[in-house]
Amino acid sequence: MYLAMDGVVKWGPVWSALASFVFLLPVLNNYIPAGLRQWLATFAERLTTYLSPYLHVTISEYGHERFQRSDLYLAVEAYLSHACARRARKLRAELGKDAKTLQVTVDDYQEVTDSFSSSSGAGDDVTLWWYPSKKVNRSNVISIFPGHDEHRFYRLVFHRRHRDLVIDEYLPFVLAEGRAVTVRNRQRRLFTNNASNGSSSNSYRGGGKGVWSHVPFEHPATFDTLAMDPDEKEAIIDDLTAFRESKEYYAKVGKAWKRGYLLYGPPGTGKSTMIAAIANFLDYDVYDLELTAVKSNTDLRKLYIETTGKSIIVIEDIDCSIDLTGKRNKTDDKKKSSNVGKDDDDKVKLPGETDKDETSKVTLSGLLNFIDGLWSACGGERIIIFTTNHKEKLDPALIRRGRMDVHIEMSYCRFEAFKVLAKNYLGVKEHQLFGEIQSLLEETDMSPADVAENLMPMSKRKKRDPNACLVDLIDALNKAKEEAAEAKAREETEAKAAKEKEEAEARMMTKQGKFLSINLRSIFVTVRE
Ligand SMILES: Nc1ncnc2c1ncn2[C@@H]1O[C@H](COP(=O)(O)OP(=O)(O)OP(=O)(O)O)[C@@H](O)[C@H]1O
Ligand SMILES: [Mg+2]
Repeated sequence: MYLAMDGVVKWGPVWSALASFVFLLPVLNNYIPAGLRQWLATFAERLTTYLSPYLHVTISEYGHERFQRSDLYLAVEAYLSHACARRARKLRAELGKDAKTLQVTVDDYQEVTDSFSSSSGAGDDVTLWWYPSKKVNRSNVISIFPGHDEHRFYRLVFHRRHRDLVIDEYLPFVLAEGRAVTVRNRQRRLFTNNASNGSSSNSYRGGGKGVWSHVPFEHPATFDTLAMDPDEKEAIIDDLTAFRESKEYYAKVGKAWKRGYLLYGPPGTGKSTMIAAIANFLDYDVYDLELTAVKSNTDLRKLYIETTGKSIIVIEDIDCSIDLTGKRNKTDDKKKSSNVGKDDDDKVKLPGETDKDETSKVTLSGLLNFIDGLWSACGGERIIIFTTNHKEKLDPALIRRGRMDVHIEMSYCRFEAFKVLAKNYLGVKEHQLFGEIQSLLEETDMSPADVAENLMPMSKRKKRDPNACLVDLIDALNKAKEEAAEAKAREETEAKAAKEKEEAEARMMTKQGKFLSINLRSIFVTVRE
């Protein structure tokens, strides 16, 4: 640098000297031996480090586990996009993972400045510089692992006197902020377990096919659209809110941070809809676990471990998914040992044909451990939901409090639930036909799904005419009432006929018994004589 007499820096000569040096560098390189070159580079770096008052922190995209992007890197990326991208001049725009949202991040080699002050309020704002960079691996080896040939990293530069502030306060702040931004921006997902789950060769996350595959979760149901008794709905919402905010409480009482809900009731009463409403209310991902595709208890555990926090694990129609009596395995084992090579129908197995029993070997105890075994505490903040049409068929151990903490009965549509449907489907809060509908709903069992179907103004006649929809509903309710009365009468007649038949048979038996005893007595008397 050249300082002129008047104190103004004259940059011209400096640039020309620098340009000559850069120009000559490749030529000089040819004459300097490789060993000396290396020594010079190391020396230059040491000298710079010694003289420079600035420190560097590098955050690499892939940590020690090469398959997974580092959490800190992702948090920094999110933080910079959110907090500092406005100050950057070069940005990179990409479509998000859901192929809908646009993600704008700071481009490579683009410096972004940030400022930070201590939470204690001591001291002024500190300036820090971020440099997103990448290093390309020049080796000719083709790697199957992501990020092997290109190492992306962020470099954070700050003055050495702010070292403690940056390490103790700034970096943890960036991590927390980045995570919060990721959660706010993420597209929620609906996962399902792959039939091939459990094969350890491909079960790692990130690089290949995992044990879960997913699609964006887009179900529109909310608690506002869910038709049920308002007090019950309020109680469920309160319970969910308390759960979400109780991390410390669960830790204090020594319980894993999870909660089980059992939804039971006839078909079409809104069990699946309730799951979607819960997911939308809590802003959680949904893991829809297909138990019949799980081959063993070990695979079930692997599936659990691969779920993330802030999620709902659902097993629908739990009574139909699998035989959970806990006795079946023993009988099957006996059957297998006495019947080797044959399936249930006594047919000889064809080559390559699998044993039917191999489809699922998940046992009741495996499932009980899945819900509240030691593994269930991994990660925390999970809700487990079972649905069933037949609560009475379930093993009491499976649904006891502590496993299924809340039992929610989804019942037929009554007037309060109907009012929610009428408001949602027709935009009607009051109507002269409501009185008639109320008394019909009290007398007739109709599922909310059927009521909703009658309120859908799809046909031309009903289009935008609430009156026509409500009249149709009354017709359907009257029909259902008549059918129910007929079915009841038929049942009574059948029960009466069956009782009469039983009595007649009993009378006949008594008569025959008497006849037999008389005959036996006469035979006995004859023999004695
Ligand atoms: N309580 C409800 N509130 C709002 N809509 C409902 C309700 N119950 C049912 N529906 C409507 O009926 C349809 C079927 O409901 P859903 O699938 O939730 O029933 P389900 O109880 O899960 O039935 P299944 O036992 O057969 O699985 C849904 O698409 C929804 O629109
Ligand atoms: Mg359902």
